[in-house]
Amino acid sequence: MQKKTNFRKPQGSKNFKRPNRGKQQRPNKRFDDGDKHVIITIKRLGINGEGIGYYKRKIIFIPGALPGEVVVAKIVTDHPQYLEGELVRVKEASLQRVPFPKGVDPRIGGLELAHLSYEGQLEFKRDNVLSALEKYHPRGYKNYKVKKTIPAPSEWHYRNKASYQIEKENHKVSLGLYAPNSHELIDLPEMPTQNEDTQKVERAIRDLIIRLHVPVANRRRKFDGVKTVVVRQSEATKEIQVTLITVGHKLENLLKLADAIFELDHVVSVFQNETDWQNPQVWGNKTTKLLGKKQITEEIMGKKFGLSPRAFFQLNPVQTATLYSEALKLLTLTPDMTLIDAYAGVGTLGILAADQVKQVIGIESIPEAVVDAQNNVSLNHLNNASYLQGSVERVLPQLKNDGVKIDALIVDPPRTGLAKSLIKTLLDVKPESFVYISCNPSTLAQDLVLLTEAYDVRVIENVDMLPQTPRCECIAKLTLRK
Ligand SMILES: C[S@@+](CC[C@H](N)C(=O)[O-])C[C@H]1O[C@@H](n2cnc3c(N)ncnc32)[C@H](O)[C@@H]1O
Repeated sequence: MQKKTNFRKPQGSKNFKRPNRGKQQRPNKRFDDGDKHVIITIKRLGINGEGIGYYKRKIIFIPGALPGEVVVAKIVTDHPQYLEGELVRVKEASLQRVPFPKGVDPRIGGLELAHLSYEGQLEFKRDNVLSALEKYHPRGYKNYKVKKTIPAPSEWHYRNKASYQIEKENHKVSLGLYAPNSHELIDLPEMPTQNEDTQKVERAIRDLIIRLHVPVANRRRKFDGVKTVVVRQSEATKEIQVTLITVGHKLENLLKLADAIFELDHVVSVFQNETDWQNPQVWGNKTTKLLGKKQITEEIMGKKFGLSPRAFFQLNPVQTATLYSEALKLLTLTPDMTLIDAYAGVGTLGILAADQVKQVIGIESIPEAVVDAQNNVSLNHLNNASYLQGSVERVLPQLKNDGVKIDALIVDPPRTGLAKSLIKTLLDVKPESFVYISCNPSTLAQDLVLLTEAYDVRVIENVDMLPQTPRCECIAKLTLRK
């Protein structure tokens, strides 16, 4: 039997937040009832796209289950405040359920919503914003116009960058992504959200590593070798940049591997980035060009952007133009204004707005991205934009103290949102025109609680950059209260 699902109203204890794994005080317990199967009615979706229901009055998270469904689940872990379940079978399916892509492990990150119709995904993403506002209730939140999510032009094959781990176990080389919260690497011959060229290059590199006997890193046995293969393509030029992230500097046949990669279709450069086992991040600090061009060039809304390996760039280049044009539409600019592009990456937003203002000052913490941003200013023949390296929290107050008049501001922070100290500075500086781009509705809503001391929020736009995942970009326009 199929059930029509209503995604509009998240119900139940919507303020429940699954505790951060790192903060667990007591060790997790495997569920004592062994393989016991239970029947659960799913009430709603959690922020990460899992179905949420209740078992013996305790909340249970079941990835792959949809609201309104009745499912058979296996309880796999018993935490003090919640249970983790595994979907065994759907007894009564939602009308919004669609077939999961064939031949792909459903545990893989990046396909958390692939069993939900696209329309349902768009609704879910808007609901996430509404729930976050409801939870933190910034001033006047009931009057915010939270717009319908703008769909992506392609639901599949949109990602232009793949960052896959490589592993060798019992002579089998796997290249793909880890299953969530585990050390199990899932080999990914197919990834339905990945664009075909990057997927092909990833697989070809795996085969070359095997053929050329290039060492593969192994944490357990402390072997040096290739650990991660990053492949990024420009949508505009189709150029592909490859980075081999290695543990250890000199690896047998690494240069032969680079030569062979350089022969693959679209590849214009090969880099090596060096890391070590102590580094919890994917990227290490040292990047060396092995072959080819220093950068690939992307083009958005008629402007060119050179990208070096570590620079941030949106993963869905086609939809990026929509995100940026919506953000710039909401930012009211005039030719006499100074615009601050905070969390600037390679300078995209500031460079796109530069023709409309007197000057742009960008702030970005990663030195390579700042060099890219400065090069991008020249690439686009602009003479009114400059980029500063450092944290926004430190540089913005400096600009204020130096007497820079901050008329307009765009912030596009990482998922953690804005630091309290920065919000304090903003409430003091009070830029006239202010737009906040966020990839995390929860931190956006929390930051709005403080920002609405001086600003009103009328509109929040949602742009779907990553179909099949629970993630969404929101753009909030802040209007200074007179
Ligand atoms: C979400 S990205 C946005 C980049 C850019 N606006 C775009 O659309 O391509 C966030 C950027 O902020 C940078 N960043 C993170 N924390 C920062 C901080 N505290 N100060 C300055 N930049 C920071 C990151 O390196 C990254 O380039």
